[in-house]
Amino acid sequence: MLVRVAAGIILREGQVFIALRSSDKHQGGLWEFPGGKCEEGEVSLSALARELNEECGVEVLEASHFQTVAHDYGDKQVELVFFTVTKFSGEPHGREGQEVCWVPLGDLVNYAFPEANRVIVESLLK
Ligand SMILES: Nc1nc2c([nH]c(=O)n2[C@@H]2O[C@H](COP(=O)(O)OP(=O)(O)OP(=O)(O)O)[C@@H](O)[C@H]2O)c(=O)[nH]1
Ligand SMILES: [Mg+2]
Repeated sequence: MLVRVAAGIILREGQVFIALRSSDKHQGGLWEFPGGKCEEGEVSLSALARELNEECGVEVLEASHFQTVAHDYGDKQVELVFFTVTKFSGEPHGREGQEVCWVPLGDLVNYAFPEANRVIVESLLK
């Protein structure tokens, strides 16, 4: 099963907004860039805007494609389309009750992310 996912790297003043995946979810207990599955026929940018509104309560005003990562978790194959989000309205928060935080880019190494995120975190640290 291949799942297409859109995720947002929300940036502000050298910090990035991340969220903790609840333990009952796939890759639960790890940190993520907020986002979720694209619906049937939905382009990734629309999925990004919808998911960031649902999960973080923000409206995306400016986003650009960052990197697309394909990863096989064994139980699940994902294609993650990552966007940087550089303008948004509303203050990002855990709208679904998830733990969230703003992290200086250089501190991302201290947070455990799903395997597919490794290349993304490496790119952000450069
Ligand atoms: N949102 C998000 N998902 C990620 C990241 N990295 C990564 O491997 N994933 C994987 O992408 C898949 C889809 O993400 P999701 O669980 O957020 O999807 P969703 O919001 O539609 O969730 P739902 O099933 O509760 O409706 C999951 O298998 C998750 O493990 C990431 O940085 N952000
Ligand atoms: Mg999600």
